[in-house]
Amino acid sequence: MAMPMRSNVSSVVRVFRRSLHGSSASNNGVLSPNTKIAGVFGALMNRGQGKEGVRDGPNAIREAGLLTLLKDCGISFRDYGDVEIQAIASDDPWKKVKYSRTVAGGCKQIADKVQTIIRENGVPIMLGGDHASAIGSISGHGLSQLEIHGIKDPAATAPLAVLWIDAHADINTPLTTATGNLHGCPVSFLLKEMSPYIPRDIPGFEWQQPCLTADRIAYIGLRALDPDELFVMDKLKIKYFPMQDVDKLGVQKCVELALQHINPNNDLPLHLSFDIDALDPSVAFSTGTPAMGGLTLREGLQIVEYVRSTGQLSAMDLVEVNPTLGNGYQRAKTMEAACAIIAGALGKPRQAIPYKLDFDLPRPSDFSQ
Ligand SMILES: NC(=[NH2+])NCCC[C@H](N)C(=O)O
Ligand SMILES: [Mn+2]
Ligand SMILES: [Mn+2]
Repeated sequence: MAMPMRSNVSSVVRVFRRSLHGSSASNNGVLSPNTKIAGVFGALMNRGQGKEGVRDGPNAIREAGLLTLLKDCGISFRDYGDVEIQAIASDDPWKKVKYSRTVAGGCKQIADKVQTIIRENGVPIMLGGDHASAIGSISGHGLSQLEIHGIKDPAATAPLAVLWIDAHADINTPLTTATGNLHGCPVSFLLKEMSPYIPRDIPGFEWQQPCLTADRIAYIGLRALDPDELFVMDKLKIKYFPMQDVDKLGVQKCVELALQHINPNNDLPLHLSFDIDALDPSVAFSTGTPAMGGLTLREGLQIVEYVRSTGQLSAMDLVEVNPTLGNGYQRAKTMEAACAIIAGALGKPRQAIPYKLDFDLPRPSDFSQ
C-alpha cells in the first residue's frame, strides 16, 4: 500500500549505497573486519597453452568491476597488482613440452607472491592467466602452510586440501601430454604419487616439489579428459565428480561429498582452483579450451558458496579467462561470471549486496523542504 514514489525509491538506493561505502564496520555476514582480507593479484601467464590473450584475463576481470563489486559487498581486499611472467629467451621445447622455463619461472614468481600475501594475513585470489599458474599458487600455498605449522622440511606434505573445478583434469605428465601445453599438466606436478612420472630434468622446474597427496584433491565439472588422465585418476583413487554426477546427484551433494573426502574434519585450509571453462560456454565462452555441457552459473555459484560456508577457504585461483576470444556479448558474460564466482566465494550473497544492520529506511520527513 505505502509504496514510496519513484523518486524516493532511487533515494533509498542512494542512501543504502552510501551507507555501505561509508564504513567497514558491520557488513552483515560478509568477511568481518577482523578476518583475513582478500589479496587479489593477476598472474599474466600465457605460455602454458597457445593463445596469447589469456594474459589479458586479469585486467579484463578488473575492468569488469571485480574490485567495485567486492567493495560494495563490504569484502575487505587489497589489490597486489600483477605478476609479470618473464619470457625466457630460447625456451626450446623439452620433448613435446612447450616453454617449460618460462612457465616454471613464472610459477616460482607466483609461489613467492602467494607466500607474501599469506604472510600478510591475506587470502590470495589469483586471477589468470592459464592454469599452469596453479603449480605456482598451490606450491606457494603449500609452503606457507608448512611455514605456519613450523614444518621445516620443504618436501613434507602440506596440510592443505584442493578443490579443482574444471572441464579438464589437468593431470597429464610431460610424457603423456598430447598437446605439449603445461596448462594440461599442473596436477601431476603437485602430487607426490606422480613424482616418479615427472622427469626431473625438465628445464626450469628445479625449484618445485610436490606438496599434495592424491586423497587431498577432488574435482567437479569434468567432461573432457584424455584417456591417460582417467587412468591416472582411477589408479590413484582420486575423487572426481564429472558432469554426469552433477546431473545425477545435484551439485550441492557433489561439493559435500568432495569436501568430505578431501577434508573430512574440515580442519585443513582449502585451496579452490576454479577454471572458468568448468562453466558452460553459453555462460563463459571467452576461454581457450571450451567444452560443451558444462556447469550453469548457478551451479558454479552453489559450489563457491558451499566452499565459503566451510570457513576454510584459504586461497583461490580463477583462471583461463581469455578476453580476446568471443564477441563482445560473450566476453561481457564471461567477465561477469568470473566476478560473480569470486565474489560468491568471498561471501557475496546471491540475492543482493548486503545491507548494514543499523540501516534505517528514509522517512518522508527526511525529504521535506
Ligand atoms: N587448463 C586447461 N584449460 N586445460 C586444458 C587441457 C586440455 C588437454 N587435456 C591438454 O592437456 O592439453
Ligand atoms: Mn579447463
Ligand atoms: Mn584447467
